[in-house]
Amino acid sequence: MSAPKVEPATEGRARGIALVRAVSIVSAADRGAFAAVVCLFAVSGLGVAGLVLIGNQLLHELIAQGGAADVSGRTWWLVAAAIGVAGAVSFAGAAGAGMHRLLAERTVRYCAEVILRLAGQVPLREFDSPAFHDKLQRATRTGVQSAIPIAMAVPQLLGALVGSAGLAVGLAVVSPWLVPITLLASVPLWLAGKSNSQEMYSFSFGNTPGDRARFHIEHLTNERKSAPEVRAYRLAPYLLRRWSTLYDERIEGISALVRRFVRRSAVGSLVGSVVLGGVILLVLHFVRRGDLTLGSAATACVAVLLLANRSQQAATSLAQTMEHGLHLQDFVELRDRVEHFERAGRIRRASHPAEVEPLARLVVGDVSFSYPSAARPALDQVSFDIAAGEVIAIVGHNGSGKTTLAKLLCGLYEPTDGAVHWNDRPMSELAGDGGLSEVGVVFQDFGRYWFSAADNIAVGDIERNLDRAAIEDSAEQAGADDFLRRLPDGFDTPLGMEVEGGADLSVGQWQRVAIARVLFRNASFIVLDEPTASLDAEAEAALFETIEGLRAGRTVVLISHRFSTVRSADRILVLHDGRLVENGSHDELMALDGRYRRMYQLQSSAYVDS
Ligand SMILES: Nc1ncnc2c1ncn2[C@@H]1O[C@H](COP(=O)(O)OP(=O)(O)OP(=O)(O)O)[C@@H](O)[C@H]1O
Repeated sequence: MSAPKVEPATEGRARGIALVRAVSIVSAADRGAFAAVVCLFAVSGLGVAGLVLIGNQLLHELIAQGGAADVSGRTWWLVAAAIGVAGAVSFAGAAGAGMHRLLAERTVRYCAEVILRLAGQVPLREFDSPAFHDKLQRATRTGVQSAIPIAMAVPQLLGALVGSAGLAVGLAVVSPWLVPITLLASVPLWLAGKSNSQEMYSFSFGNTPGDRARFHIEHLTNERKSAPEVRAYRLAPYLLRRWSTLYDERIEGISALVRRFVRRSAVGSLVGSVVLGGVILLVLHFVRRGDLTLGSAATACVAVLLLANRSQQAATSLAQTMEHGLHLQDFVELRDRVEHFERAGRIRRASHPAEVEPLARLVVGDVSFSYPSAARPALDQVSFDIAAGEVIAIVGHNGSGKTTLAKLLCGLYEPTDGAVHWNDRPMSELAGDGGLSEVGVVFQDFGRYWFSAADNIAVGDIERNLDRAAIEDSAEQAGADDFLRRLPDGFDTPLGMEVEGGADLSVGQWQRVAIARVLFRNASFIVLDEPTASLDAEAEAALFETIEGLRAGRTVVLISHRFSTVRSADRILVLHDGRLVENGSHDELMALDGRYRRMYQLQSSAYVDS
């Protein structure tokens, strides 16, 4: 089932909302800096209008004096006022530019933080949906990237509007008729800018999947994790070709847009200039008719040109702000969701204890689960229960649904049908969109954090972060203490070669750190998804001793393809194509002579000399 096609919203109302949205985001990022920048731009805009009016007075004063040697006191006052206002305009411009940088940085931070808060809270199932990734991509790349231009465009727009208003008042004092006609000159450019920004947004929206594919290739080429394979298969030229094709398509699309933009803007500028030429002719006409003095005509011409310039600036800033505001549509939707999650989280915390009771009984009742993009269910009417203290192994071929089941048991996915009950309470109600305090898990693809070795273990229960003795004890139980102590700074050594002074570990050593992490969590229910895949035989045996040692008061679910470790579990569940087909102890399943026995014999025969 393919995801419904999402269309960009660019109609008039959406553009109006986009404008409000852009203003609200910049002001939410830092109200103080926003107010200061707008005031500074307004002072600068009004100052220019003031200069025009002072200039007009000065001109009339000088003409009235007719070149007399003695300059009047009023003239000196006007000169002083002009110097003062010019100084204020220049200070406001410089200070505004400085504050602008701060506001831009705050806006980027605000947008990035919202996205971080969202990505850390959305239910795991969202990450299985391409539509969510498209949205996240647009919100991250375009939304955050738009933050700087928006932080620039919004105060500029408001400043240009105030400046235009001031100049319009100044011009109206000289000749009111000239104001509307001058403002008309900016309309063609505004129309051109509006169409341009609308097209640009639609293009960016439609190109999101292509952009994501391109970023994926950049990631593959730049990441240390994929670097060995890229070299072993000499993939770099191939990846570069794919990347180039994607980028060429983008550039081609943008080139076509730019050609249209230039044509539109040329027509807009031409029409605007003709209108402006008409205004100047009108001024000359007023002078001829004697309606305007020469001094007023000179002031009017300056005011007309300045007003045209400011209003065109306002029109361009308005179009840009709307375009960026449209880009922020996804961002704002995501921000609303963050608020929704945080509100829901507060409600949940208020109505349910954050900590759950230790596990007494876990019941999986008729559970089915389908991934959003998958044609058939990954789990199909699976039912079983687990009593406290049991060690349960889950086996099955690749893709049979083991990891999916593990995520459901941890409360990370909600079943599509059926329910998982933790001590008789629905897991989905308890877990919400996150994990439970009494659940610890090691996934196949566990996290490798660029933190110190100690912090890599402490993330298992971040509330106990400073409990160094417990961290070292967990490392010892997982067989990780020896090699961690031998690192240059012991447990304080950062893990990861990408970090300054960092040390890297082998895959098996990383796996032991991940196991130490779950042991540190000290949960009553532990899920281990392929915890021994990269462990040597000795470490694997040691881990199972640890698991045996952990049994008291703990329940363990172990997913493994290694039957040597599976056989000692209390009970073994066999999954096949998402269905639970066998459930019993090793001896019971061997006696059953079914799928488990065949898999076990296939693996054990590989070790027996023929
Ligand atoms: N995010 C996903 N979106 C769509 N389908 C998925 C997703 N993850 C897994 N699947 C599908 O769900 C089924 C079960 O996958 P799962 O990872 O649970 O299998 P598994 O038994 O853990 O496999 P393995 O032994 O290879 O780890 C597979 O058919 C897989 O293709």
